[in-house]
Amino acid sequence: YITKTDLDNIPGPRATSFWKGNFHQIFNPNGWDFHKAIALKFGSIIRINTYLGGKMLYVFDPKAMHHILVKDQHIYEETSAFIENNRLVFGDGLLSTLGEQHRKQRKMLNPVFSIAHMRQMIPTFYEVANNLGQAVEVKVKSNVQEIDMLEWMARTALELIGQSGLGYSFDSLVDNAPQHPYSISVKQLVPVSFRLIFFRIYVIPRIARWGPPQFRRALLNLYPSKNLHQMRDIVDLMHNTSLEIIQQKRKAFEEGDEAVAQQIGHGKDVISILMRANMEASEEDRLTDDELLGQELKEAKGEGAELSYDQLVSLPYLDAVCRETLRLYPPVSSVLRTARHDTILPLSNPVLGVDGREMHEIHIPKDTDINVSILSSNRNPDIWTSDSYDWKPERWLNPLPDSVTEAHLPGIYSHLMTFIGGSRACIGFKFSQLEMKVVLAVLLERFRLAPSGEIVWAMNGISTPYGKGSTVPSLPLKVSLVSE
Ligand code: HEM
Repeated sequence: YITKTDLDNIPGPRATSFWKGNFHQIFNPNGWDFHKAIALKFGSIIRINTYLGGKMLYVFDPKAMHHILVKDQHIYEETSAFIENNRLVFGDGLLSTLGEQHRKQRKMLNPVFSIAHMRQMIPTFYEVANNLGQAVEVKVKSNVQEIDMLEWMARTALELIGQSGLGYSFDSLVDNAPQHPYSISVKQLVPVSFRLIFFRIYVIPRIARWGPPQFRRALLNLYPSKNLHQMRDIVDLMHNTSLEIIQQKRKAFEEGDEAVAQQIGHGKDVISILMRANMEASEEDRLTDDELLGQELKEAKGEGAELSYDQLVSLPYLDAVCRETLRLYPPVSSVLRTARHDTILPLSNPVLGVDGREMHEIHIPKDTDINVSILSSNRNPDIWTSDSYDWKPERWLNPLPDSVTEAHLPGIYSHLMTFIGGSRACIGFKFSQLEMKVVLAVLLERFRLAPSGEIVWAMNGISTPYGKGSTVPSLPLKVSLVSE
């Protein structure tokens, strides 16, 4: 608080609250305009004021992102990870592991998310998407005026990762079928977790090692916060369901190949492959049960036939629509990292300091929180040209401008930061492409989808739609049959 650092010399928006700085503007469900305004005004390195005069760095400079996510990623760990003696004590990362343990997990998991494996999974993808199509058709035929497609998309996404990832069915996707409690909790998770952002960044890492786990659980039970208690129940449900799945799989493995083949996923799902690989792995690469548990894990089409993997992924306009949507509307707007020790951050574009000095690199003090803005990188007009805020799929049908290729963005997908880059990059990025394309191919063949009133997207960590007047996430659409 007393010593001036490079962070103080970086321009940024004025704090609008002594207590909160700009925290409530950056982490705000309606924060879209604020993010756009600061990105256009201050450029790709911005100082953000946080609680009680604290500072956070907002970054979308390509070289800086490369250092944070790839080159020096061991320095910049996930913000809410609480690390002690190089061990993760607490963290909400999807794989929630560090260093060597994370490397082992990725080594085993990467082949499961490979194109070769995606090809094998395509019948499962179609089966689930066709069940969805069937269920929506039943609803349309019963003259329902509007359908909450968020509910159906959330159920479909969970069933897809359930069947092909975990070899487990959560939901038969039949209309009016009772939903698995997990399915319901997944929809609550994003808004609840977002409402706890202050807690996650500032409180939990500080209390993560207070006493034994039973003591912390008692404290949590006593603390009068509905959001915190809801989060506790969601996490418990996820943990117990994961344990149940692993136990079922283990039993099938003990009973032999026939029992495994009979299961959902037919032994080709992520967990089955992982368990088999784990049994065969050398001692040093083997994962413990805890580690296993920590993973989550009309033209082209002939009459009646389903498009093959290769046909589906090579349809140029479908591909351009998916890319452009993932560029302009990245589901995850930013990732948070914290510098675990002092370091130097080099920049692609120099920053003009408050004192008039041009800075080509920034000294980052230990414990600096960094917001890597996926959103502002994907919409950067210096890279994506002056129409960067417009949705134009055709930009992908022509060669990309030199400014895109010359920026050397560290994203693993298409010069976009949507799935970030480096060793923590999204392992499911090909899975999610296939998922989008299969679901679109199946739905668009049968249905016409149109908005039915205003939809507001909340910047909730993961963008979430709310139909007008709804307090719970929803995406009401008018759906009709194409054949009508
Ligand atoms: C459009 C859909 C998706 C988007 C935009 C997305 C985006 C991301 C991002 C930004 C991260 C990095 C988070 C961080 O480091 O703070 C991430 C990590 C991850 N994603 Fe995704 N994801 C998507 C779909 C999926 C799917 C379908 C799966 C699984 C089948 C998946 C599995 C994972 C896993 C396991 C990680 C953690 C990787 C690690 O730490 O090594 N994602 N994702």
